[in-house]
Amino acid sequence: KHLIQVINPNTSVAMTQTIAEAARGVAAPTSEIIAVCPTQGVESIEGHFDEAIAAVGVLEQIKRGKEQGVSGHVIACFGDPGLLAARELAGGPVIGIAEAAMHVATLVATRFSVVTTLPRTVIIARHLLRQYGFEHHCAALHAIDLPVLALEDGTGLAQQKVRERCIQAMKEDNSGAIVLGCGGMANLARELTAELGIPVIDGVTAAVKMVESLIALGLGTSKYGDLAYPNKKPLSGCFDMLS
Ligand SMILES: O=C(O)C[C@H]1NC(=O)NC1=O
Repeated sequence: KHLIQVINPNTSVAMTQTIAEAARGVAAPTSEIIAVCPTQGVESIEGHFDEAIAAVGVLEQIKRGKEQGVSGHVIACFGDPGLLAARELAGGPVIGIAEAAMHVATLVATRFSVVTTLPRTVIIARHLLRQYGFEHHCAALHAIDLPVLALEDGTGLAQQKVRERCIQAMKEDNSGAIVLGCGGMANLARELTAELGIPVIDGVTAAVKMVESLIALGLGTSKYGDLAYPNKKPLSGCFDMLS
């Protein structure tokens, strides 16, 4: 079996569980999912400040995954925090859920819309569209204007808002597909795809299948050039854990 580490970069145990269940729901029989979140950090990631904090926790988990012998890693936050730093540390593939969902959307539609949580995080998705080369594929980005952890409050309100916003986006944007912009929405994609009749794509499940594909192709992260293992140097204070 191949161990695949799925990292929820925020410290919400409930959201880690939601993400783990979605990942296990699509994992191949040859894969074993290890779902983790940082031991310290921020309970939800809703901006640049939170992302900087979360990135350190991602790196700590990547290091632990390597020590456990995992074959690949998923960064299960829609900002893909720490993605390139994680790729320097990792030997196996590291896939972020935003890049995974965006890639998949471009394989099934000419244009896609994004539905995420808070308006302030839309700019992060915009930056990723540019970084990954998908700006021209994304028709629009929408926010339900609820905090990330509203998805875990048990009321179902956030889930209803996601559904309404996806329906509205489908009508307004003339997009062939919709990307769900939060790891905590991972369990909504199948039902919304069936109800809306268009691909509604979750990045957690997309990333798990991409990691499996890369493993099957015998491809890990390139260690030539800028993604080579970090130069050895002393790390002081709390960063000693990354040595
Ligand atoms: O950017 C967002 O709204 C979602 C992002 N934040 C988080 O804690 N997990 C995520 O996927």
